[in-house]
Amino acid sequence: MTELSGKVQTVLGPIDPDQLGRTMTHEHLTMTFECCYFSPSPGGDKVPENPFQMNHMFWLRQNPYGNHENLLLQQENSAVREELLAYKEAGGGAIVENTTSGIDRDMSTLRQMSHDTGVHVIGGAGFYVDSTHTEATKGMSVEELSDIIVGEVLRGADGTGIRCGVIGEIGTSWPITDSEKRVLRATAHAQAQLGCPVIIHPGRNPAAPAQVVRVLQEAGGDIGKTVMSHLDRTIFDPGELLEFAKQGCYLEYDLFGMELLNYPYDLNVDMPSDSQRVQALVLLVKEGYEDHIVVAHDIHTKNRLTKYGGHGYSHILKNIVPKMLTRGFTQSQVDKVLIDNPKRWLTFK
Ligand SMILES: CCC(=O)NCCS(=O)(=O)O
Repeated sequence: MTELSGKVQTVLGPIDPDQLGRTMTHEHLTMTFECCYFSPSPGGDKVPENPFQMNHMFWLRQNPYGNHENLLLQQENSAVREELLAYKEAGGGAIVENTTSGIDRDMSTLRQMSHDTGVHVIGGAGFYVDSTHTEATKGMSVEELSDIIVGEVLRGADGTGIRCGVIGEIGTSWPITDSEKRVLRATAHAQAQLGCPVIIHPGRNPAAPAQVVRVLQEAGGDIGKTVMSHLDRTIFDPGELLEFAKQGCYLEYDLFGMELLNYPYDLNVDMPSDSQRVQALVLLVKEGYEDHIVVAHDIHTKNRLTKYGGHGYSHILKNIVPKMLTRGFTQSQVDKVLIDNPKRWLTFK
C-alpha cells in the first residue's frame, strides 16, 4: 500500500516487526491531562500545594484527577526516562504512546526518550476528545481532518518531521459529538489509505464501543486492525463483553495498576481491580479471543510513576504476567497478548 507496508513505524523510523518484543499498547510518556481535572467532592479532604508526600499517596490514588499538579505528566521526563530503562530491564521492548492533539503530544521528547533508552516508541496521530478540539478542528471537513492525520503518519506531526505509527488514541465521548464523528470518519479514510493501525478511546458507556465501530465501519475503516481501549471501565457485563468481542477488533485492558473506589467521571462505575481484569482476560481466552487481547497501564498521571510510589510501566511484566500464569494462561497465550497481537496490529498492511 505504501513504503511502510510490512513495517512498524517508530519515532526513530520504520523497523522490522520482529524487533518490537513485549509491547504495551497504550501508554503516555509525556502529556497533560488538565482537560479532565475533576474537582474533589465538596467537604472531602484536600491535598496541599505539594501533594507528593507519603501521607498524601492514598488520597492521590483515590483522587488522581482532583489535583492539578498530578495531571502534568510532561513535567516528569527524566523520571519517565528512568522508568523506561527499568521497563527494558524487566523485559519490555516497545511502547505505543497514544498522546494525540489536545493533550500536549511531544514527538521530539518521545524520540529522545526512545534514543536514550533503546525502548521502541510508536507515536499517535489524530485528535483526543471533543473538549480538547480547537475551534479550527471543529470547523474542518472529514477530508481536511483526514489529510492532517495522513500527513502525521507520512511526513511527521506538529512540524517535527517525526512520524506517527498509529492513529490514536482517537477520543470519543458519551454521547459522541459531531466533531468526534467527523474525526472518526477521517480516521477510517486515513486507515483505508495507509493500511495502518488505529486505537480508539470510547465514551464512558457500555454501548459506546459498538457505536464507534459502526461509525468506523460505515466510513471504510478496518475493524480487524483497530484496538478498542479502556474496556475495563466501559463494559462490565460478561455477556455484553462477549457480544462486543464478536466485532473483531482488538480488546484492550489498559488500566492495569489503577485501583480506586470511586471513578469520578461516573460514580455508577465500579472500577475493577487488577484481579478482576485478569478474570476478564481469562474469560476472553476461554471464549476463543486469545488472538485479540492487548494490555497496558495507560499511565497518564504522575502518581502512577514509581517515583511517586506508583506501579510504573513494568507492573504488567513483573506482577500481572505471573498472576495470568496462575490463572490458567499458558506461556504461549501470554506471549500472544504481549508480543504477537501487538506486532500483528502495529504492522502496516
Ligand atoms: C489520556 C489518557 C486517557 O484518556 N485515559 C483514560 C482515562 S479514563 O477515561 O479511563 O478515565
